[in-house]
Amino acid sequence: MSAADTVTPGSPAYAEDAALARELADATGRLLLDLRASTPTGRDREYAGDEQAHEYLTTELARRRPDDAVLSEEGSLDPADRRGRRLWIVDPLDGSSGFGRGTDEWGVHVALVVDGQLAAGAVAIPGRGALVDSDTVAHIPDSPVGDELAVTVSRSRPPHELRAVERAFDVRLVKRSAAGVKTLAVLDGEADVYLHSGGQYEWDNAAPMAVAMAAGLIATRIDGSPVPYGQDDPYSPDLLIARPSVHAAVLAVLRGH
Ligand SMILES: Nc1ncnc2c1ncn2[C@@H]1O[C@H](COP(=O)(O)O)[C@@H](OP(=O)(O)O)[C@H]1O
Ligand SMILES: [Mg+2]
Repeated sequence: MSAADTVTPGSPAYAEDAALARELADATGRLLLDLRASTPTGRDREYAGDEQAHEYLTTELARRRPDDAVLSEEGSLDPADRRGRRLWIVDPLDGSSGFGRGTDEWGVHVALVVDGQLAAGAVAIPGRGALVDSDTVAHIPDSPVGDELAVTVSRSRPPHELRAVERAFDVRLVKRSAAGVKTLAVLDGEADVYLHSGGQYEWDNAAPMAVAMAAGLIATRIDGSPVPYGQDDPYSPDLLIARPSVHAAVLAVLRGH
């Protein structure tokens, strides 16, 4: 068996990396909470959050994992440096506009990709005191949340496929900002499904996907294919994270759409 066969979120082989992802997501979250407490609401706070969180995370990863490559929303990485290496994919501040406005719907994402596969990840939602990682996240019970299908979508950019899903199911909408916040809504039993389309980048979904997969959720693109990571172009337009019992039924609706 090649090393690539064993790369999967929650694998004991990546437990130390998951612990580092958790530690760094937590520390970055604390830094952002301090910044939020010491600055007025507005775009300047948002930009300072992006910049300071990026600086902290990339400096710490360079120090703690000097042989690994790092792709950050706020940085740049030559595509040649993404291939054949351990690659950390980080979103230092996901949901940055909410952070600027003073909401709690923002998070910190730290993920590790090995040979194009998610190996570990952690998501912090500091304003809510939430912190999960792929090694210690609890396995979710595979039972629907309720009689309706609870679907969490972007507050500002809901997916156009939602209409088809609403025609096929009795849907209860859970509108949230930030990819990690929506993923935690599924993990916490507030939603059955997180559906997104229309655009995202690898940093927006790598860590949420890693945690979701480790918890036993099914996490794919909206055509059912795996979400690729470490691509030359980090554009990653859509995803479907769902409880195992409903993933196939939602996928069938999306495919027929
Ligand atoms: N259509 C789109 N195109 C590009 N990025 C998108 C997008 N829809 C959502 N995103 C990004 O995905 C993250 C979560 O979005 P949302 O809150 O709408 O679910 C945000 O990241 P950032 O806050 O890091 O920019 C947002 O910019
Ligand atoms: Mg983001």
